[in-house]
Amino acid sequence: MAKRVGFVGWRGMVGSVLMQRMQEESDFNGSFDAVFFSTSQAGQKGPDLGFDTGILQDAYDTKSLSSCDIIVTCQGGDYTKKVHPILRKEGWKGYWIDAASTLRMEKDSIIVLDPINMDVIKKGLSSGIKDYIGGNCTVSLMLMGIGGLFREDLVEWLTSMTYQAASGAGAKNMRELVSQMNHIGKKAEDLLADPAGSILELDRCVAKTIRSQDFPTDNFGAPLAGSLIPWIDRAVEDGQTREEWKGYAETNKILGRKDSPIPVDGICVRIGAMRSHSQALTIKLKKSISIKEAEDIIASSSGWTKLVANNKEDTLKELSPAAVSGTLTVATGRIRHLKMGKDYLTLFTVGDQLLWGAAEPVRRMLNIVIEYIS
Ligand SMILES: NC(=O)C1=CN([C@@H]2O[C@H](COP(=O)(O)OP(=O)(O)OC[C@H]3O[C@@H](n4cnc5c(N)ncnc54)[C@H](OP(=O)(O)O)[C@@H]3O)[C@@H](O)[C@H]2O)C=CC1
Ligand SMILES: N[C@@H](CC(=O)OP(=O)(O)O)C(=O)O
Repeated sequence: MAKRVGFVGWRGMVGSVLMQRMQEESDFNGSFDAVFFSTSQAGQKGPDLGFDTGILQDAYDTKSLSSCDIIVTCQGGDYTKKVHPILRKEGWKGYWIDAASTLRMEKDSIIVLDPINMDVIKKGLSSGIKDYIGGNCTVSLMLMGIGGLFREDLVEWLTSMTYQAASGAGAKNMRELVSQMNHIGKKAEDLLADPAGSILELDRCVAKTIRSQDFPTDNFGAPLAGSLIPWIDRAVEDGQTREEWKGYAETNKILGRKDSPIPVDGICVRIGAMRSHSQALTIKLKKSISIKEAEDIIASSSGWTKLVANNKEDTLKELSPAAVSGTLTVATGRIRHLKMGKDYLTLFTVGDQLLWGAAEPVRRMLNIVIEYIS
């Protein structure tokens, strides 16, 4: 009998990317029965995916949810917190595949990024683990960008300085970024029209605009266009933000390194890109390796890792949010030794935050579970 898969959060930003990817990969190929849920639209028509998606079920109806063999949710952490414990308490033994962070650090969950940790996933499946959670976007993209260095056990420690896109903060924030850009453009339009005009006057106009009371900052709480925000998520201990804390915690969990964790830390910064996160990494290697060796290992990180030659032309063409957004490519370039020695590597990596950073690991995990239980 075909397995029953319930989808929650399919119409949100991450969920829509998931649906799009599932259609592109023909995942809705009849190998399972799809049931669609909503927290606010139960009883309405299901999504338009080119087949009969039925009527939306109530995403809080645990009886209906527990009829599923697998639940895939992109609904968010509050939903997970509310529904997952009830389902488990009521005895549901199905597979829970989730994009939210809520269950990531639980003892009985696996953080999924199969091109990097298929061994950990397989072990989890055979030992009966039922909760599979997509990782933090910055962590997943870092591992997709340089995972080979971890696989070869070359990393002594790593520090990341991130340049994170607006999408990581949600759909409203993406809109706010564009609205901020639009606001600046409108205020500066006349000054911009005169190429011989004073650059300092233009600069004063932009500075005044982004500091003004009517500049749209309800979602970010500060200007992002024409500026940046060196703070993501809430404060945790030791002056870190939670986003920075995830670097160490999630990287080591994904890699299955509970007993020999690798120090990972840095500063996470929101910048005015739309949907691709970038990060500059400083890596202390356990031994000196040549740039050629480093490049070969990095290129082998995953089937989606793309090595960008360390020259201006290739960097401008291929190593930016503009180049990779909307694609599964995770580009890694600017690879060189630091002056501190041949055991210090620096590089820059960039990938789409909504694809490998959110929807793609979840999509692939669904296929892995379906294959495992069929
Ligand atoms: N944003 C990101 O980059 C990442 C997010 N995540 C996780 O995924 C979760 C969901 O994030 P995200 O997709 O950004 O959240 P969204 O706010 O885009 O969507 C969440 C839910 O909001 C409801 N909703 C209400 N109004 C609308 C509307 N007009 N359009 C679409 N949906 C609407 C939908 O639920 P309903 O149909 O039930 O009303 C939808 O599933 C996050 O909370 C986080 O846990 C994980 C990694 C990255
Ligand atoms: N916090 C990430 C996005 C995100 O949703 O992360 P997580 O899945 O770890 O909650 C960002 O702002 O870019």
